[in-house]
Amino acid sequence: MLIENLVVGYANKALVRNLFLCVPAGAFVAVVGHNGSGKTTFFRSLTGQLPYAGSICLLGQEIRALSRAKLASCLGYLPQRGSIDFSIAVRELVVMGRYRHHGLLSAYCPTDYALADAALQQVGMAHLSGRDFTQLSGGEQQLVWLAQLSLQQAPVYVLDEPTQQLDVYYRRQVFDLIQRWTRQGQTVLCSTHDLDNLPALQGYLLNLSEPKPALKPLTPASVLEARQVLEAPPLSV
Ligand SMILES: Nc1ncnc2c1ncn2[C@@H]1O[C@H](COP(=O)(O)OP(=O)(O)OP(=O)(O)O)[C@@H](O)[C@H]1O
Repeated sequence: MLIENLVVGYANKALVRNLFLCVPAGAFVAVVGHNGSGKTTFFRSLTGQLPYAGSICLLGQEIRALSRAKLASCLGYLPQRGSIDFSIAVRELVVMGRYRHHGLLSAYCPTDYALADAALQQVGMAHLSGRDFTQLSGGEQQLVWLAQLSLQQAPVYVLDEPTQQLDVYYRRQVFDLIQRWTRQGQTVLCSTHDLDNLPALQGYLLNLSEPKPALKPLTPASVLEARQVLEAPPLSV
């Protein structure tokens, strides 16, 4: 993914200004920043939900020129708040992650369900397979959404605070899952306030609270530097 001179925000307030990034294929990028620093706004531009100035090239193509269907086939997105208001079994929701491999009109086959079961197993939620999704806890729902996303097998994933409602154990599991995706060559941009898990991970750090955010290799030193910025008040306050 190549981002050049990106400017994005709302009305007359730019939250991301003149951002340049070259994200290698298969990289993990942890996007950090104070509340309100623009992480979700940045992700909304990457996912085609918000107009932007400058350039965002995904797999060699400018994303504003891609159809919604094409963009969705290249990029899997986990929003900060995913909700549904109808009853559906967890396994049925997860198998829907296969629909791009399938076409809308054909029914899911045993192979699709086997993949859904494996994805649920990977996030530790196999025991909830038959439950009504709407009755799960917030953290359980988050893990089920991740299982669904993993079935998309998209080359790029954008995850908006995937660990926000998770306990210590499941946070680690989610970062392990993300590292498995990147080892398979999938690129993952992930916003998070969970600095504790970052030093052990391979990838890059992007701190939107810095005056000129840029990719830095993830190391204990770069995470410590980010922590110091984030423990101070945001520059715009
Ligand atoms: N639709 C909108 N119109 C105007 N301002 C908005 C809109 N959506 C968000 N904002 C503002 O833009 C700023 C950045 O919001 P954003 O959600 O991108 O922050 P964030 O870094 O993801 O924060 P958090 O860590 O709290 O999730 C906030 O001040 C927010 O109030």
